[in-house]
Amino acid sequence: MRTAFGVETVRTAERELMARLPEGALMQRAAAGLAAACAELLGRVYGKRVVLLVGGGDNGGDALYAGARLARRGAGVTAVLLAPERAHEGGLKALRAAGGRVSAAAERDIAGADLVLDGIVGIGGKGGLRPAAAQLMGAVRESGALVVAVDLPSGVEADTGEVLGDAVRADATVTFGTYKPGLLIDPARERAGAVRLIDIGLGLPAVPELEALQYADVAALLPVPGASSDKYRRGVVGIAAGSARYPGAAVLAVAGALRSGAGAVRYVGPAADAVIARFPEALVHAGPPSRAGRVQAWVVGPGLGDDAHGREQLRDVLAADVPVLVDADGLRLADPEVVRARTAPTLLTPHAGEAAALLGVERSEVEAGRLAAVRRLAAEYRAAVLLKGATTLVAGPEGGPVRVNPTGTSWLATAGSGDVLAGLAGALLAAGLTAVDAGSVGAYLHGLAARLAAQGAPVGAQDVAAAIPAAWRDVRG
Ligand SMILES: NC(=O)C1=CN([C@@H]2O[C@H](COP(=O)(O)OP(=O)(O)OC[C@H]3O[C@@H](n4cnc5c(N)ncnc54)[C@H](O)[C@@H]3O)[C@@H](O)[C@H]2O)[C@@H](O)CC1
Ligand SMILES: Nc1ncnc2c1ncn2[C@@H]1O[C@H](COP(=O)(O)OP(=O)(O)O)[C@@H](O)[C@H]1O
Ligand SMILES: [K+]
Repeated sequence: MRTAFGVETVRTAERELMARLPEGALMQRAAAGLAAACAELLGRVYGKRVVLLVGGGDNGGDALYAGARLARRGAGVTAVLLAPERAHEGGLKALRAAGGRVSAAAERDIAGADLVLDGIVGIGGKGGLRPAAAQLMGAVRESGALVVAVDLPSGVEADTGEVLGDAVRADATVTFGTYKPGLLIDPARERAGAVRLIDIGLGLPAVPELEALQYADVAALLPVPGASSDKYRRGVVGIAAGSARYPGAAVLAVAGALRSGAGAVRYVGPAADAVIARFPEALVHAGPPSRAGRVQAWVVGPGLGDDAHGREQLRDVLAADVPVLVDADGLRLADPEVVRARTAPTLLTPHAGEAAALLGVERSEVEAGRLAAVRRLAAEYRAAVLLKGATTLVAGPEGGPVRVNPTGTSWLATAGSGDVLAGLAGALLAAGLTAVDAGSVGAYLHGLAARLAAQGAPVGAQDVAAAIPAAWRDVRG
């Protein structure tokens, strides 16, 4: 599991560790890791030109000490001081002693740089880059130099992943002690490039603020049938989706569910003919969901429409005493009181627009502050919530760490891919995973399936569903 901790937690851990170490030792650990990462990116250090963008805090100190190490290995290192009166004294002395110098013509030095180290601001940052720093970053972009961010790309919010103004766009970020939430959540994540974590020996709490499943975590959670399994033990998933207007949503949700380990898929709704034509293995039923036969989890909402029939289907499913995944039209139509009153697990799967409607805020507010939005939704609806988008997040109703999905790809932003995810996560719920596990494992497989199907080219939602078994095999090794 990859974990992330917020600024306050990091500062506390740093204080405790610093109290036990000689002065400056922690910064030396950080700088050593940073310099090694830069050396690796540069290939050969000798003769390379490195520019340090140095702010007024310890983030700049890290850059200066790392710059000193690179200078000792033969790089030409120049420091651009954004707050000369506050630049880290020890770091500056070390840089000069190693043969580095302070820049007198920042833009000229930047234009000739092979690598720029962004030590403008780290976890002490608030708000976007100040105008002088933003202007320098314009010159950096034009130079084509490799950009390595120290701890975080300057200008992003470490705790939330928000980008409130100008921010550095790095090729790589070298972060210390732990990932910070902003390194895992868009829009900030996208600014970080490839992230490398340097262990500096911080003692961190057992429960992180954010966690991202890795291959092994997902493999351990995937439901694999045993010798004594039958279709009921594997889980029957019911799908109440589709309408005369949107029969395709039903087909796609069923497609997702069938490839995701369910013992059987029951479909209820007006698109039965389309479902059967495509998937003869699906069990279709014409009556209300409550009469469809045994079901261990329901998916309701994709393409449901908002007529009386759709509303009735939703009411019926929400009354079932089994786990329920509510997506798309289901989210629009659901009575919040009914969702809150459910005792079996509920998983809501909104995209930013649907989340905004559920919260009564603007879509842009959700997109800018995804972490706060998903936490608030889970608390207000007393349900697990999977917030879709560039970074998919999953929060549980009881608080605790929010799961962040590491496998997304922007090729997933295609009509119907959400329906596939609903079926996929629904099948995992039917197999007995908790709502948070079903949501986060579902998002993981969905993103991986999309990457495998896309291979860098456009894909349709059906292709994503068809690639779920390949993603499954990939995870199981
Ligand atoms: N505390 C420690 O023991 C360690 C800290 N480390 C480094 O120290 C950093 C934190 O250092 P600081 O607490 O000094 O804080 P920063 O260096 O992140 O920020 C310094 C100051 O910059 C100003 N500032 C805030 N937002 C700004 C913005 N948008 N643009 C320009 N200036 C802005 C503020 O006055 C702030 O206090 C970490 O990110 C990490 O790089 C590492 O050396 C590891 C050890
Ligand atoms: N920029 C993006 N990067 C990665 N994944 C994305 C991006 N935009 C959307 N997605 C993913 O694509 C899927 C789209 O789902 P949704 O919005 O419900 O679409 P639809 O209703 O058309 O199926 C979700 O899994 C979402 O996380
Ligand atoms: K930085």
